[in-house]
Amino acid sequence: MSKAHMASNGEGEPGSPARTYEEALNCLSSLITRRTRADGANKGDHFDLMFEYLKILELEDSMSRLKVIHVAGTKGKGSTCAFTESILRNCGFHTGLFTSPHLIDVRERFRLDGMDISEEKFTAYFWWCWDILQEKINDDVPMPTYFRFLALLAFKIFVAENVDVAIVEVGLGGKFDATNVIRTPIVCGICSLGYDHMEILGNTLGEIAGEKAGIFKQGVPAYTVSQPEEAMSSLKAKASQLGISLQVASPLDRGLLDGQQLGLDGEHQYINAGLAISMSRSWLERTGHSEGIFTQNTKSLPEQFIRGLTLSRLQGRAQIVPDPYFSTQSSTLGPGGLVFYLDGAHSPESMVVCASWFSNVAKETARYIYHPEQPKNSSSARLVPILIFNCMSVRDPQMLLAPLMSTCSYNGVYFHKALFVPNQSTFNKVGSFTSTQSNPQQVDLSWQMTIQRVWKNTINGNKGLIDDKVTGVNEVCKQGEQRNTRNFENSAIFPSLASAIQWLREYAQQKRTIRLQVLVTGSLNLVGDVLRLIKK
Ligand SMILES: Nc1ncnc2c1ncn2[C@@H]1O[C@H](COP(=O)(O)OP(=O)(O)OP(=O)(O)O)[C@@H](O)[C@H]1O
Ligand SMILES: [Mg+2]
Ligand SMILES: [Mg+2]
Repeated sequence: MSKAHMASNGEGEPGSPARTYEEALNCLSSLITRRTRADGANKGDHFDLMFEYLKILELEDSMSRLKVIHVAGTKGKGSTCAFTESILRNCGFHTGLFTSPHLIDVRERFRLDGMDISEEKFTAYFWWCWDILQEKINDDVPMPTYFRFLALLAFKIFVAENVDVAIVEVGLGGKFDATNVIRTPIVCGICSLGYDHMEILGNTLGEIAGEKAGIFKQGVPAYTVSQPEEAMSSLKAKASQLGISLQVASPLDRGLLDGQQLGLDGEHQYINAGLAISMSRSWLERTGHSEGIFTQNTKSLPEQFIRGLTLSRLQGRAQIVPDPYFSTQSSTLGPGGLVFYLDGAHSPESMVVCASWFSNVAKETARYIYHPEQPKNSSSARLVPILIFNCMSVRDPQMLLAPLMSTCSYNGVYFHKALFVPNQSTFNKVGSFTSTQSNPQQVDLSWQMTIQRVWKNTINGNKGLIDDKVTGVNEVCKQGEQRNTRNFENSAIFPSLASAIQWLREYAQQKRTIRLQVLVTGSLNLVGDVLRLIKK
């Protein structure tokens, strides 16, 4: 980073905050607005201010030179962006990636060459933007809101770091999203569309699609994946208004991966990977870099693409993390223990995807544990699927739990117990620190009680959803543990995530021959909380 881009490292002006990373996070939190997301805050709400900010930060010209790939959609944006970044990095380019949300640390949103931006760089760029804005704001041009500030910061970082390509995920919607100040992307893409944020984006799939297609630009090719008819015709209409081509990328054929696995797990990732391949290819062609990467054989994937796809990573999406508490004591534990299956799904469609992923990997683990060479009566672990769930109170838990449970039971996986916990950190946490609740007695658990009621009703509505009808994978769980299974209550509310994890650890420790397979889902914040807690 050149000197000019570094913030002064001194104490700052008298009375102004010290220029540290922690202080930057505090200032960032101060931009979080109190209003609820349902009040239409994103409906254009002074969108033009974004152009004022770019002027103030003198980013207008340099922004137009960024070679951006801009991605909107309901589901799969982050994954698609992660694949695209990894592909182009493996093709030899210096990459910048801006995604949302973050799980543990705000720096996860800004990746340079595949790595979270360092604290030093983040701190320097943060204060550079912050100080200039603070100096220039007035009644008509107030400080940007939280996400707008982050988007501006991303542009500053990518310009200053001179990235070859900037891959930018839309925060919410498209047309009025803070990232939509990008006027001349090289290529744009729309991932799978579905119902989410209807309070802001409209009630029909057509309306939602129209909003997302707001990122299309004249002269810029657009790509999407197969969509429900209503959404697709809305995308097509928008594309033809602008006179641009809209191409539908087919899901990646797994046979093209040379027997390797995608870096991100789950069937749906083949859809996201297909889109990432098309957009990367288009970017390479439009920037004049495709030569030497593509051969005549259009049926095969370039080797750089395969490396990129198989090596890409994104936390909290179909992520499997054995509890480090047990892996460090594995010699004493035997085959049991505790494994977390983390997926931040929080819409009905993604619940289905998440549930089929979990059911499949749960079965694979079963095969792995019951290795054919292992005698049947050896110390194999019994697999016990458990659910940890929470969701934001703007969502309908029934719309999430019902598809989750029916997809799992359809695949022969039945939860032994469901644990409902509040999120540990506040909704819009920005930093790496943890804001634990000071006094668990004071925690309001009424929302968790609502979720638990929904859970019970869902079970009562369909007795087949819980594990008293254990089949398939869990048949093995039953043997020898009948009594316990029956005594198990089907759900419990814990005042904190930490207490739920402690309970799980104690349970796994007591019963050395069971392996708890804990699916954590419903909220990305919850997933972030689990990662933060277990990695301590
Ligand atoms: N193509 C897809 N179709 C359906 N569900 C998907 C798809 N891709 C991802 N998901 C689900 O959505 C979750 C979030 O994935 P990802 O972060 O890639 O999407 P996103 O659009 O960035 O989401 P967010 O709205 O949280 O930013 C995943 O954990 C998975 O459950
Ligand atoms: Mg979303
Ligand atoms: Mg995302």
